Amino acid sequence: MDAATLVDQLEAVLAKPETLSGLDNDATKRRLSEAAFRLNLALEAGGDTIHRLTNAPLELALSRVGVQTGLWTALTKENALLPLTNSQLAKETKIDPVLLKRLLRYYQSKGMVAQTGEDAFAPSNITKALASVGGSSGINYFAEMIYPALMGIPEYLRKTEHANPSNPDFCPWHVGHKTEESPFSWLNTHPECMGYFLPWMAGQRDGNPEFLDSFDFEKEVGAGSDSSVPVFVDVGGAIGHQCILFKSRYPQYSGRIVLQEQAHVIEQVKAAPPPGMDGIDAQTYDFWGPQQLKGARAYYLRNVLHDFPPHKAKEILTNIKAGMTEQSVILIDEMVLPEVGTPWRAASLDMDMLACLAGVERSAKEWGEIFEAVGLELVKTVQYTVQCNDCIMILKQK
Ligand SMILES: C[S@@+](CC[C@H](N)C(=O)[O-])C[C@H]1O[C@@H](n2cnc3c(N)ncnc32)[C@H](O)[C@@H]1O
Repeated sequence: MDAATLVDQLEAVLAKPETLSGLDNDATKRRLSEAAFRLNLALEAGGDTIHRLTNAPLELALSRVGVQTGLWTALTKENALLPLTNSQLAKETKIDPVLLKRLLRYYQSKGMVAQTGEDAFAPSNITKALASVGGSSGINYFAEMIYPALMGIPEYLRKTEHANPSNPDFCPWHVGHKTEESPFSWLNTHPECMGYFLPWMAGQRDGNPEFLDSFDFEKEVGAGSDSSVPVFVDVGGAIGHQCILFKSRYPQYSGRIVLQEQAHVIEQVKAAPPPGMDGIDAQTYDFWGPQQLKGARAYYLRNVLHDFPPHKAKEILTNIKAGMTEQSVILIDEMVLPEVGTPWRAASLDMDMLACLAGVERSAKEWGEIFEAVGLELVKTVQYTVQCNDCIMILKQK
């Protein structure tokens, strides 16, 4: 194919994305996005590469400026008369118009806003993501908590002679933050970060399918359950968003729906229950001890085990197993990485886990080794996103 023809076609799509059919197919849309991303990298001029890499921190820093000034919300306000001018945005955000002109120049170059004329700005898909509660919390959370840990990776690896991190008490987090505290206890003493972390946990998958879109709970787990045992127990479930989702999809179950979390999180949930929490039990459970709630139909863990190296993940599963009966399953909601061609988002999360917690995202083989070691049998894996290969793994006692 001729490159000039391809670029004409791509520019026509960029000018009018709505003319491209088939984008309602999530897998096609994802493939196209990934192919365009990889094509961009494959065609990058040598001189551009280092500038792209060295300026990478700017995206996070300047995203945060847009969060703290309310620029993203100003651009996405309902009833805003689009496009907006520099002076309209400056008035709303109180940013010096001279500075704002420079910021907007950067933002349009990264697709963070759409520039439709010399002094005309509108929201893009990226502006909308930045304006969301989950998005803005994620930006603040990464800037405060994760970024110093990522920048600690080289020094940490030098110190440990490039061994794979496996000690949660000493990982790049400790080097980057110059602390001996672990991230979870550090969060307790940094309430402003806890205020970013919890909404980010709830919103980090915005726009992606939910596990219950593809996983038939009634058929796989719930059939015949009654009020004598809990039906769904979310272990380490943050502020209960998955319990709320479960209850809204399966209001017919009489068995209890239970959120289990650390004491300070449960206190927070009880003090300010999120909408939809009524009828859901919130109870303290520390997963470093045996599960006290016996015989639940499903013990659900989303993004808990990826926080830990294998020996710790095994300890958690062994503790939960202590509560299981013949009827119980453990549902693990995590990414299952392909052995070839892992997408950028999943691979980046693996590095975030490495840096902060000596945690790890795992392939099917790596999950299998953990299950085998603790006497759990993998009954079935149901994939529910193409973005990150998010899956539900159903486990029974051997
Ligand atoms: C990565 S977050 C995942 C939250 C939630 N499952 C989700 O997917 O949105 C891990 C959760 O584990 C909880 N956690 C950490 N240590 C715990 C412990 N010892 N016992 C119970 N929960 C714990 C944290 O408070 C946090 O909410």
